[in-house]
Amino acid sequence: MLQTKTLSYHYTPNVQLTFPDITLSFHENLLILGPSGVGKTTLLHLLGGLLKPTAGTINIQNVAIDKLSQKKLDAFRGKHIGIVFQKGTFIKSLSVIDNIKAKLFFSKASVSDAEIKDILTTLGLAEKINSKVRELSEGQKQRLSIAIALCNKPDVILADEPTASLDDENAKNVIELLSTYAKEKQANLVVITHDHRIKEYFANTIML
Ligand SMILES: Nc1ncnc2c1ncn2[C@@H]1O[C@H](COP(=O)(O)OP(=O)(O)OP(=O)(O)O)[C@@H](O)[C@H]1O
Repeated sequence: MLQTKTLSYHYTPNVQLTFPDITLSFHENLLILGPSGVGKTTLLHLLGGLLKPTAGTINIQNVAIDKLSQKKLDAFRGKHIGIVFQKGTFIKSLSVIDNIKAKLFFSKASVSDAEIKDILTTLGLAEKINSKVRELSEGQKQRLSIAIALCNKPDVILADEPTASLDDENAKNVIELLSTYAKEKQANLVVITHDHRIKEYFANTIML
């Protein structure tokens, strides 16, 4: 469950962004569209608690995340929110599985090796489980950031262009995995994209 009210973020006096209110009940998905520079990534970062709003409120699972201390916000994010960044940040000298375990360690989530393997299999990454991240292609790294976002079973998944660097087959796999996960877990999936291939998967859209 995710709700925002009168949200705005001011980078500078000249860059003041305001956002339409969002209300998503359990397992509702949302596609965020809009031209370059309008504030899509900023909105996603606000929803993920990576930026504090200048004004307005953000409620996730009935918690006002804009009111949380930094420590509580970090703990809340680790437990409830999965973020797929446009460019994932990994420890390149570590393997795929160790990058996932590092994320789980920091988010204090307990997930079995079998569950991790299931996610990697669905993402077509199972055979790379012991490969170092520096040996992965761009598309494989994108799929790893999705695995990392989903491995702690978040209630809200926020994804910035999750299919941009993927071919048709992998783009379909990824959006179906995200949608199926959201449906089964009753989670909210919020996606920014310019990718026309995935628009049909979303009933709710906001245009910034
Ligand atoms: N750190 C910053 N300081 C000042 N202005 C910023 C900063 N980060 C972003 N902006 C400005 O805020 C506006 C919104 O940026 P944002 O990245 O959210 O847009 P976007 O819609 O995601 O763009 P794109 O589709 O190109 O990724 C832009 O005008 C951008 O230049």
